[in-house]
Amino acid sequence: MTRTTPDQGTTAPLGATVPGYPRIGPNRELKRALESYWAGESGREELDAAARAERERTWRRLTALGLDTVPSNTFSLYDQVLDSAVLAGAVPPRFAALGLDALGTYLAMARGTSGAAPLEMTKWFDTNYHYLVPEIAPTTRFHLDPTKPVSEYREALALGITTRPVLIGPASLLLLAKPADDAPDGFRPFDRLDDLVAVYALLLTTLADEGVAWVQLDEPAYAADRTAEELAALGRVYERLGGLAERPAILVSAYFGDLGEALPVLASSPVEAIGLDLVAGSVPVAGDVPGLATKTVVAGVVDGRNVWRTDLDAALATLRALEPQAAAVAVGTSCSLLHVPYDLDAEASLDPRLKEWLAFADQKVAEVVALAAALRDGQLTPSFQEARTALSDRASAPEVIDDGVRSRLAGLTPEDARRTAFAERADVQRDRLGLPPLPTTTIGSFPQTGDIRRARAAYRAGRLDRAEYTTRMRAEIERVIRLQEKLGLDVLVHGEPERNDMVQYFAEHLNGFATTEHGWVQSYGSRCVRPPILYGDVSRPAPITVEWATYAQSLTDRPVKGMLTGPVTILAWSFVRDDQPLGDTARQVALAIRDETVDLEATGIGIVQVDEPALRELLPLRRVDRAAYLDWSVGAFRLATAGVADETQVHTHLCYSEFGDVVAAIDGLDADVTSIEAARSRMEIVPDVAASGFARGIGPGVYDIHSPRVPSADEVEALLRRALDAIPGDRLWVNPDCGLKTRTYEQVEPALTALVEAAWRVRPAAG
Ligand SMILES: Nc1nc2c(c(=O)[nH]1)N[C@@H](CNc1ccc(C(=O)N[C@@H](CCC(=O)N[C@@H](CCC(=O)N[C@@H](CCC(=O)O)C(=O)O)C(=O)O)C(=O)O)cc1)CN2
Ligand code: MET
Ligand SMILES: [Zn+2]
Repeated sequence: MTRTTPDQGTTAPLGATVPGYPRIGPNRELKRALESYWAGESGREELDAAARAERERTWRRLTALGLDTVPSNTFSLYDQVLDSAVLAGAVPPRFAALGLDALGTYLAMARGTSGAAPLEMTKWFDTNYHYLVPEIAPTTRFHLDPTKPVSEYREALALGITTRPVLIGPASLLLLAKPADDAPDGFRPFDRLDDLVAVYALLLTTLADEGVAWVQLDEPAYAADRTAEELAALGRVYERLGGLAERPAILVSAYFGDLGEALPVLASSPVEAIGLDLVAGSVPVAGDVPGLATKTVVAGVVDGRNVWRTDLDAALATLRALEPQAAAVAVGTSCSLLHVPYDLDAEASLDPRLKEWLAFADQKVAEVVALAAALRDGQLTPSFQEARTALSDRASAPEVIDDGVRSRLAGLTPEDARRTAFAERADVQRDRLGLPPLPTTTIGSFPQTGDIRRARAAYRAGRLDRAEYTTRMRAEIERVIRLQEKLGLDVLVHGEPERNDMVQYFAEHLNGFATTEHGWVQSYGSRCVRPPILYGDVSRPAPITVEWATYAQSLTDRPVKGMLTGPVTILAWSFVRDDQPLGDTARQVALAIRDETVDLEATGIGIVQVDEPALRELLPLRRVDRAAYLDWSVGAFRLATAGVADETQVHTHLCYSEFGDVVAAIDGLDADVTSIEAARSRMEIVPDVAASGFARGIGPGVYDIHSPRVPSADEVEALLRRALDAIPGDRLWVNPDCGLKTRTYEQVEPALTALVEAAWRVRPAAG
């Protein structure tokens, strides 16, 4: 067995590399393998084979594209944070108690079992990827299970490919974790850092024994604001790991922003290399960062999370500016390529002109390779000229500019984003709608059944004509309306059967967007999205949802809520143009949605919901940037919703639990009713919302739709009573946490029955 000792100067350089790569499979092979395994349609062998095939494909592909060094352990069956928690032995007792094998335990942590609720899922920084939140207690017994990184390293080696294992760094792992429920008050996972670092130390020694030359430890938590204590702790971690007698060379990577004060800490530690996001952040100056001149810097100059072709000349200039600041410069993407689709070449239907402006994961890898070659020997490959041509074409393309949209935007006044005072509107709406206290409703989508998805696939493939597709969707809407009437809900929805996704659907109907056929990006576990590409000025050529909504309303006397996606969420879940401020783009999308709200109102729809589940997600990681963001994002929502009359009730829906950061902004949205996620935290946030002075309608979720579990009426009743302690009955709405599209009717029917029953029981107390 070879042993490596870090030796600055003789360690092989990192060259052209990437911090990570997609893993769901170019045709979502892993998604299918997982879902078929869960459904009991295939066994362990098939799942293992699919996983192994995806890893092999990735290593071969990255090598063939010309990278000098290739990462491993970027594959995950479900989530990379869960992988790192398991590697460190952080398996909460409720999962250990199930007595399952390693895979069973892992999947139980990810998805839960009847006896054990899964780990919480939350957003990965400001992306649309969701990770599983490790639970740490004072009693968590950290111990090393190096199986995954070691076996993947060997697997690649057997193919003749030497890789660099990638793991979440210990400091970020704990900063991303939460205290276990039974941990004492005041306990923080970060308090356990020394214990966890001992496990990482053992891991590095184990990897050195395997012959691993480089390891990558990701510390993205340090691209956000950190306390002095957290910064000092980072220094201690890498002093300790760097001081090991036997270890691979260490690359510490951070992304999604500047390292700020964490950079000097790392630069003065004994690690060999630091990975920087130079797309979101900027080139450091060695004079300000003692120690930087002794490090290799992996310069993330190719955007890892958007799909625009790189300006190679500008990127090369950045690399050259960095060269005098560091001992060596390697070239990479700004973050893992997990957040972009695999391959632009798979898109046969994209407009060829637009296609020239784009780069997906494989094209980005090629850009990294071209930049590394240019930096090394000054030779510019033809891709430099191609990039220049594409960029200048994009800058002057008439498709990107719409003078009508521009002049409409220029003509806006503050009045356009302002409604009458809330209290006045509320009276008018109460008279019009005549709803009981604690009105019951849902968030919009009903289960997307196999039949619906197959009908849509057939329609797209031309096997089903438009009329037949419409007939089937209308039949589904009628079914959903009748079901809601039977269940006794007060405010109905049409169920969104016609939507493939709440963002892609709108993008398909707006000017300025392109959509992909195969551009799948993992959102969580086996669930994927195809983010649309917002490339030009946005406008709405024709009404989008009006026919579906009015059809639904024609079937019933109860109010049907119109259902739209808000401008901030449309932006957040698309690949957005980088040639103008986000706020300008948001206002364009807002005007398109505003047109839709006005048309819905004109056809008699009395309640319109404009979903903004991504409002919190885009909140900048650094506090200094937040006020400016909230200004344009809240402004865009108001512009989208202020075109309707007083008697039209505007709802919004936000699904996340970290409410505190944005509660003032939510008031600023000026919606009449806001539904939020609250079931999993058992209404924890409700008192905070009330204490903040929030005085509008609010629907804290009483049914956790992320779990297959069906709540009982008693349970929902208890949640409602708790909410009623803080919120008066005339402002409290009763609804699930989020849409029902990922659930089945077998779960949804009894859950909504319980929800309505509980509302009836609590109403007398609400006066
Ligand atoms: N964009 C977005 N981001 C979001 C959310 C969201 O709803 N949208 N919700 C939050 C949680 N994230 C989620 C992300 C994805 C899904 C989800 O359900 N995705 C579906 C795909 C949805 C979709 O695009 N469906 C298409 C295509 C479906 C499909 O796979 N069709 C088959 C054929 C049909 C079949 O035989 O089933 C195929 O193409 O092979 C459609 O319905 O038309 C999945 O991965 O399975 C849910 C939540 C946060 N972020
Ligand atoms: C992720 S928020 C989802 C809101 C949407 N109206 C739905 O019910 O699916
Ligand atoms: Zn939601």
